[in-house]
Amino acid sequence: MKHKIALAGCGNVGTALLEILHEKKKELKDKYAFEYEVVLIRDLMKGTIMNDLGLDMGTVLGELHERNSFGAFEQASGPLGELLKRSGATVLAECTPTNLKTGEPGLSHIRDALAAGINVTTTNKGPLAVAFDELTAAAERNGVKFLYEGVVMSGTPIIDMVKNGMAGCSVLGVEGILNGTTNFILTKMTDGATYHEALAEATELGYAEADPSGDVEGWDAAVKVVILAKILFGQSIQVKDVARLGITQITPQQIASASKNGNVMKLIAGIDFDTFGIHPYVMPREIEASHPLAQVGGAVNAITVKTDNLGEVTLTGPGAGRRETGQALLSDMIRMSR
Ligand SMILES: NC(=O)C1=CN([C@@H]2O[C@H](COP(=O)(O)OP(=O)(O)OC[C@H]3O[C@@H](n4cnc5c(N)ncnc54)[C@H](OP(=O)(O)O)[C@@H]3O)[C@@H](O)[C@H]2O)C=CC1
Ligand SMILES: N[C@@H](CC=O)C(=O)O
Repeated sequence: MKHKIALAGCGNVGTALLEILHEKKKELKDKYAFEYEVVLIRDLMKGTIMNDLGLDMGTVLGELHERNSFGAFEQASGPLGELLKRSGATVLAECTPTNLKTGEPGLSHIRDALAAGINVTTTNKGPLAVAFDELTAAAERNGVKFLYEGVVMSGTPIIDMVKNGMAGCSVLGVEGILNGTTNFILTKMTDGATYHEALAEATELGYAEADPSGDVEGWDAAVKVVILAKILFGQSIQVKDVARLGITQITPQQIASASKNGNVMKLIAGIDFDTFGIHPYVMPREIEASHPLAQVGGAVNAITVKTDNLGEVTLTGPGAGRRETGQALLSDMIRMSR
């Protein structure tokens, strides 16, 4: 079966997905029997292009790289739900910006796709923050898959690991570094850069959210904690339930003083679990240089999952990045095709 891919949001991550798909077309077919065409791409400024037989991806990528537009491709119009049906899409990759309050525009995109019997993969945390149960139920009702590997630790497969690899374990708590941008900024500041220089570089490298206050004020790590609370503990909590402090109040003097004491400043996210229930948090913390999380620098993330059967399991890998997050969408699509 040939997968007909629709993409909503052709920014850092969406474009990287198209690049990977194009570069690896033959390998995906030979190794995973994964055959595809991209039939629809919708973006806010670039517009919408569609071809139910498959867009010419060499030309689309050429236009994106040279002009950051869809060039001379004929534009299509109409609501996304209607275009998804007209294009014959079998899977929607949803990569519009995260909005933690409304989940939009991703929430409507995902609702439309699931209602039309179309599988969905997303890296967008907003829809999961506001409508996790509704969307998983809609996918089940319509007999389609709804996967979201990229919403926590980008392409590093924490969600697959805890859902599948650790099936049967009871989770007793988690702790780690769940935001790439702030870890990058703190690492750069430790090396002498200013906060603003480091944030500008994180944005340039495609790590930061469209509105980076989501990163530096701890909201992004908090929503990842909310998603993990659901997956690991089956608990529905909201972002406001997470005890949260970001990194904006951390001064270069505090970072220098931590270094002088042989310590490192990190934004630590986690969920403690006791007889009273779960205690989710995102907090900057000065940790000893010998602590395993102290070695995790740049946009890398790490998480330690404490379990009954396995003890502690730690996963480290990219937490942000264009291609790293595009990989999460690809792995979801391959998983769907199996
Ligand atoms: N970058 C990363 O490392 C990671 C990102 N994510 C998540 O993935 C998603 C995408 O991230 P990223 O690619 O970096 O973000 P970008 O801001 O680079 O891309 C988002 C794209 O969506 C477009 N867009 C906005 N509104 C709409 C709409 N209504 N319909 C169609 N397109 C729209 C934007 O257009 P315009 O620019 O014209 O506004 C932009 O091109 C976000 O939700 C983010 O939180 C998750 C993990 C890691
Ligand atoms: N802005 C986020 C991107 C991934 O979720 C981060 O920096 O971690």
